[in-house]
Amino acid sequence: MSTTLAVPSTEADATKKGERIPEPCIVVIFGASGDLTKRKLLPALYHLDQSGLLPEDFAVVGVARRDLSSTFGPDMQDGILKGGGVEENDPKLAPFMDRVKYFATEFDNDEGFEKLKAYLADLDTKLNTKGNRLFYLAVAPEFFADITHRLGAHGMAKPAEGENHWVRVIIEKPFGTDLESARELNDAVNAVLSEDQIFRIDHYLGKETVQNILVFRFGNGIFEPVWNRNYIDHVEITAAESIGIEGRGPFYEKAGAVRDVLQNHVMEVLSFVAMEPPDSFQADAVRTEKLKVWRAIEGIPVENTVRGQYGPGNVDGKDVIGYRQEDRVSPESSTETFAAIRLEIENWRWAGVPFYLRAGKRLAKRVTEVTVVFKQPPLHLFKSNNSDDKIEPNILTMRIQPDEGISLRFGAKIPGPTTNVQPVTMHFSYADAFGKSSANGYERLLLDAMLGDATLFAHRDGVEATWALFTPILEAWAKKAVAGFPNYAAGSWGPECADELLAKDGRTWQKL
Ligand SMILES: NC(=O)C1=CN([C@@H]2O[C@H](COP(=O)(O)OP(=O)(O)OC[C@H]3O[C@@H](n4cnc5c(N)ncnc54)[C@H](OP(=O)(O)O)[C@@H]3O)[C@@H](O)[C@H]2O)C=CC1
Ligand SMILES: O=C1O[C@H](COP(=O)(O)O)[C@@H](O)[C@H](O)[C@H]1O
Repeated sequence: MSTTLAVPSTEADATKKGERIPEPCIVVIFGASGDLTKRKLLPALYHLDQSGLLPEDFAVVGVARRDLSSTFGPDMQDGILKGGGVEENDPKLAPFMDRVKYFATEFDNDEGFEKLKAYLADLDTKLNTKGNRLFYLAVAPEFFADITHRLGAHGMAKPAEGENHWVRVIIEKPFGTDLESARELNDAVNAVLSEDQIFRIDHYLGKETVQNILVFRFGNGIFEPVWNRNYIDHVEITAAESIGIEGRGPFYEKAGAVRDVLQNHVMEVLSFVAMEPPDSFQADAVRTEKLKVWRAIEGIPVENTVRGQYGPGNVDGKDVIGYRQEDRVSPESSTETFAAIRLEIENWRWAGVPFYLRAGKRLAKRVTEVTVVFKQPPLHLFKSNNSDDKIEPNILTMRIQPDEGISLRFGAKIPGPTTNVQPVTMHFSYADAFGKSSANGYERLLLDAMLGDATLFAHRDGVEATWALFTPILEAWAKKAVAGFPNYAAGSWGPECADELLAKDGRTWQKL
């Protein structure tokens, strides 16, 4: 199996010129023995190495509490082989693994942090990594503030006086559980780090297809002129998963679909679909335009929200249990595993255009997609071949995953003596055009963080703006007990109330 990291040609060209190779550094991953590190982070770092995008003087230091000094390397190599689409005899694997180290400490152990500091300094001397650090907090959210505080307390958060190395910290999601906790967390990390040191990660922004939304809109002359209320009837964004909660009961019970996916991944996608062209593709410019989108949403009335929870059902031909039967989930749980909302962006471009967003687990299939439904022409000159004689609108579909690509649906004349119209689809497939990629989205984000480029990371203001929208919904839901959970069968397209949300506007979700 071959492995290619989809590096855009401009990036590849820049790389040839040496412009995108980070400075020597150590990536320190807190939560080294965890699922994220094994399945995503180590494979992503390895893909970067394979693509020649890591500096020569480089190391990864994994930190967790157990003593894994003898098993960590083989275990992580196994993760790279399984999760990274890498062949066992890949000649680059062994030299990469030589640079992956393990350091054991409890996260609340000050002595452990002091020893970690000395260990990293020693590596700097041996590997010439120059004191540059990228700390990655791949840990449960309750540790974010604490670890940051200890980095500060042990002199690891800032270069010492007169030193000119850099220190950056990637913080995983969820960034808070509501507006107040997000503010508290922002205050806590900003007390130690300046905003330009903080990289709040949302791995959806690492996906090629999400980044391509901006290229599609702003890099092509033909789409932007119709990208507004004059031509677009409505927009749908779906993040559907066929998997359940994958053994993460305690986490998911407290999270639910809004906190887990809608407030972050889906809102990031929305901002790319709806934002104005930024002045440049630089962090400040892009983040400013995203923020304007979220702030132009003047609240989401709770009547425009629905929630669901899956019961037992059948997914991909297999019978599966309901959410309440999952391990470490309350048999009376009221946590939503599905949520859908209708919102409007009250600005010049989008006034009056509804955006329907939905996310859920155990749905009929895994698909993340943006569907842009265009307005109909003013007059129907031709007949449809549909049984209801309705001409279908033009529909642009941006498929984020799987089968990444873009489709445009339009009417075509059916060959023959009549002038009847049938919808047809023009399709662009990423895999056909660029080949299959085993990149998982973290490559680009890790590389950008090593380069100090925060364009694809969340700013404090952005996180708080999205929480400001969802906190009232979560509070209203918490006050009102749900009747009728579970309200959709695993393997279906979600609860009926989600269809009713669109039916109120005379619309239906597009079939995916
Ligand atoms: N997994 C995923 O696909 C995704 C995860 N995330 C986020 O990433 C973060 C990590 O998730 P995930 O990898 O799944 O979590 P895991 O539960 O799999 O891993 C947690 C890690 O933290 C370590 N740890 C826990 N408590 C301590 C402690 N007191 N002292 C030292 N080490 C400790 C564990 O070490 P030990 O083994 O020694 O106990 C382990 O390495 C979370 O914030 C999650 O929300 C975000 C997107 C996707
Ligand atoms: O952050 C999360 O994302 C995954 C979905 O990510 P994807 O890249 O597979 O689409 C989701 O399954 C998980 O619950 C959530 O925590």
